[in-house]
Amino acid sequence: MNIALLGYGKMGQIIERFAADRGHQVVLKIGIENLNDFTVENLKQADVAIDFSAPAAAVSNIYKCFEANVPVVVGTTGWYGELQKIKNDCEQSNNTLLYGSNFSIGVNIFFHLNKLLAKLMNNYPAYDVQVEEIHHTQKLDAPSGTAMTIAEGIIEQFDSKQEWVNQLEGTPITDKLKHDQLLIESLRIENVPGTHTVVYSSEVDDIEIKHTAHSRAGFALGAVVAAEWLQNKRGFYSIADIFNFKD
Ligand SMILES: NC(=O)C1=CN([C@@H]2O[C@H](COP(=O)(O)OP(=O)(O)OC[C@H]3O[C@@H](n4cnc5c(N)ncnc54)[C@H](OP(=O)(O)O)[C@@H]3O)[C@@H](O)[C@H]2O)C=CC1
Ligand SMILES: O=C(O)C1=N[C@H](C(=O)O)C[C@H](O)C1
Repeated sequence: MNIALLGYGKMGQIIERFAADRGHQVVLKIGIENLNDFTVENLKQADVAIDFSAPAAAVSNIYKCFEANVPVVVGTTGWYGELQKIKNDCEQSNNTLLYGSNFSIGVNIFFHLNKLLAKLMNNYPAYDVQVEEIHHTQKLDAPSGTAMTIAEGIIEQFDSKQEWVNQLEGTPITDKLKHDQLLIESLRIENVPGTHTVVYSSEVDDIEIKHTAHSRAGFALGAVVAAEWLQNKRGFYSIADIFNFKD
């Protein structure tokens, strides 16, 4: 497969190595320093584009891929407010996109486990629930996309939570947390690739599930596997479409 890498930072560089290991060629690498090369003509050399750029860049990168008619795997987070519009535009223009807040297999298992646990805990009103995410200090968005997916999974299954609210360490929540609000606490600590914890607390005990990424390798391999999966498909997908977990 010929791959265009949109964003050549921490993730882009690791994805390049996994792509080569799996026999693919990177035919275009776009970073902030060579944005002039990011043309529809150059993009058309690729079978698939993989975007790990920045929250502010993802949406325009996606539309450039649509213009070039090149399927795009989007790992970038922090743009999900535009998701529904992009889905509509993707389908109407017969384009192809797969997005995921987290491409590692471990986190995708965790997403499934999180929903199963939330469904079970829904029967036990003595417990309240909270989400915590920890990432490196260069992270531009909060909460993490992964924490948002986890929170949405809980809200789907756990009747007493209706919406999530985020607290980035050091910034106070303006209003007092209501019982139907799910807190996502974000912490930023040097060099942490990504740690997510869900805690159910009662007076007498806590139940925790936790995913700890040891490096970015799981995210990068997952993105290349997603690009392979997307080849020869049309339409709008999420990473959940690749996995078929049974209860
Ligand atoms: N879904 C998943 O599994 C994962 C998602 N992510 C997400 O991926 C994104 C990138 O993460 P990471 O690689 O760690 O971040 P980095 O900041 O290390 O890399 C992003 C790169 O994209 C460049 N960039 C900025 N604007 C553009 C643009 N318009 N076109 C192309 N490149 C651009 C940046 O340049 P400059 O620094 O000069 O601005 C930077 O080099 C983040 O949103 C992160 O949350 C990360 C890991 C896993
Ligand atoms: O910015 C990161 O580094 C990561 N971003 C993703 C997110 O926002 O969830 C995935 C992973 O946790 C690393």
